Amino acid sequence: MNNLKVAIIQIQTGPDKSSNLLKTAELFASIEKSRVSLVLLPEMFQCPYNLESFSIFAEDIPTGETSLFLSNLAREYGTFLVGGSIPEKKGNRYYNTSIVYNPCGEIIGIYRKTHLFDVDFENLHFQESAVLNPGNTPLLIDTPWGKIGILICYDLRFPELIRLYALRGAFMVAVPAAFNPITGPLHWEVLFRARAIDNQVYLLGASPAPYPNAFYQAYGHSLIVDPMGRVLEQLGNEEAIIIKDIDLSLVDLTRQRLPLLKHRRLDLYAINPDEKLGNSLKDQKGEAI
Ligand SMILES: NC(=O)CC(=O)C(=O)O
Repeated sequence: MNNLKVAIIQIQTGPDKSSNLLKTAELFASIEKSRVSLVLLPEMFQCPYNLESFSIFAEDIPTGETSLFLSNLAREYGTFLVGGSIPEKKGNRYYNTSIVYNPCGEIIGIYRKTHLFDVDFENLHFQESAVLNPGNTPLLIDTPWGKIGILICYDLRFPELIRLYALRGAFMVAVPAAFNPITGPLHWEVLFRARAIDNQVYLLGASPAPYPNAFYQAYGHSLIVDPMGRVLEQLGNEEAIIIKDIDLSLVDLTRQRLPLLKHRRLDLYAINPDEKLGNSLKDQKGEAI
């Protein structure tokens, strides 16, 4: 069980949910049944990434159309499926939620984006928290190959959560995401590579392909990064699928050769709850550092 074949689907998410689901199924069809063990879809793969659409496209999990659609795909293709993310309606709250299925089509985990994307750039003002609520629960799923952690997009910028996954035994982290033309070119690949290097895990990122004239242009560039930080494959802006065999022995080998996780100085990093933290460049005695 040293190799794992994974697939990452990059679709152009448009304004029509049924076409988005149809396109997902069409791209899935290029996967040979029972030959891929894990498939990853992008963030908001059935819904345009804008605040107005979230409540309109939102569904119940597990009874909604998209949950059932994903369950059928996982069963038909005999694969674990990290179902990107969808807007979820739960009571009167909305979440950005990833549903994970086993090859029998059963839900084995639900992850709700924990860090909401609230940013204020000159050409991009986005406030997920105006509509969505944050999740509060990390998710590691068990597979025959080991544990896989799930994050959604902006979560990748918070190294603590992925470190938690690595310390709890993850060999891989799967990230449905949708960066944009402002943050994508500068941060996308760097963040995926940095998190893979720091935690010595495989990182998979799935983004939508950009959709012409959409309010939010996704960056595309879905990718796979290995535990040494090598980009094994990366798409451009096109609708496409990556199918790749990955070598799982590289996780242990990297950790043996470069035992970062063992070299941590926990005696130095603990933060006393009374300690004053902040942006000041002064130490505790008021001296500049
Ligand atoms: N869309 C996101 O959640 C995050 C993003 O685009 C970024 O961090 O940049």
